[in-house]
Amino acid sequence: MNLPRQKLVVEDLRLGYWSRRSHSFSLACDGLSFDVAENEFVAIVGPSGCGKTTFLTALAGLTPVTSGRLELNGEQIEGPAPDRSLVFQHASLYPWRNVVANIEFGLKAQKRLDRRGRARVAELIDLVGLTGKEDTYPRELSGGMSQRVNLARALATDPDLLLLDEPFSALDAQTRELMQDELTRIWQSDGAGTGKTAVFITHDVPEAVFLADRVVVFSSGPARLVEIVDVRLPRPRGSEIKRTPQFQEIHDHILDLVMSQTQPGRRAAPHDSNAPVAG
Ligand SMILES: Nc1ncnc2c1ncn2[C@@H]1O[C@H](COP(=O)(O)OP(=O)(O)OP(=O)(O)O)[C@@H](O)[C@H]1O
Repeated sequence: MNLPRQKLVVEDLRLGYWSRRSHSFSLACDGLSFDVAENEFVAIVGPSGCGKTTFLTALAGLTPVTSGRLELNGEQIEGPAPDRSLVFQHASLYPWRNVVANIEFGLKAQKRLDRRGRARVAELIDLVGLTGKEDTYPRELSGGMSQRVNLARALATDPDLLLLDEPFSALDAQTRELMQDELTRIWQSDGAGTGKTAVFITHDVPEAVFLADRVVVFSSGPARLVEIVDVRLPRPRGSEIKRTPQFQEIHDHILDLVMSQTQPGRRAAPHDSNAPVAG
């Protein structure tokens, strides 16, 4: 896909923590460089503890940049802002607000809950399949439904960048598959047919390949760039694509790259990400 790059610019980015206990500074990300195009869906995979969440929290403006560039729309990210929405593993819904009130929350905080805002909320409720559940409270929702509310809440403010940190990892396998289908459908249909720019962290390689335009593979910590794999699979995608040889080939290559980080002797088989894939 030939998308214009540089919605998000990551250049020689270093992120680190100062440990009070050991009186030392350690890096979680070390010299990351890549960019993300407008409307692109990028997944990030890498060994456990390598620095993925730290990277995402820096994008959210919650972790300060140690050095390097981290720019959204040409401006250095320096703190949290309404142009970015975060979705975590656990749907942190307000228990005393019903589904509608939870989804409306961000719009209300931004004083944008006017007629247009309410129409947007209604549209999202429909899009995430929660019609009829508007008055339901979080305690009455299943894990999958809660994550749908969470997703709708993140989309309601129409963020420029959607940041997702393993949003489906707490769900059972079946619900997880369903939610992957839902997310790709929502992402493909929201915003007049164009997806939002999204950065999605996952441990699950099939999930990354299914959802993403490109998969960024991080090394074991501190995270460095191992490879960026182009997922040249046609859209719209349905779950049946997971059974194609093209999907399997990309999946195996990425899995090899991740495993080569945890088992240093293991080498990843070469993969030509520019090779055409049948649509
Ligand atoms: N607040 C903090 N203070 C000090 N060190 C931290 C802090 N948060 C994270 N770290 C360290 O930074 C490194 C990267 O952590 P991070 O959570 O970003 O990794 P991850 O790839 O998201 O992990 P996982 O895959 O297990 O979710 C780890 O060594 C972690 O211990």
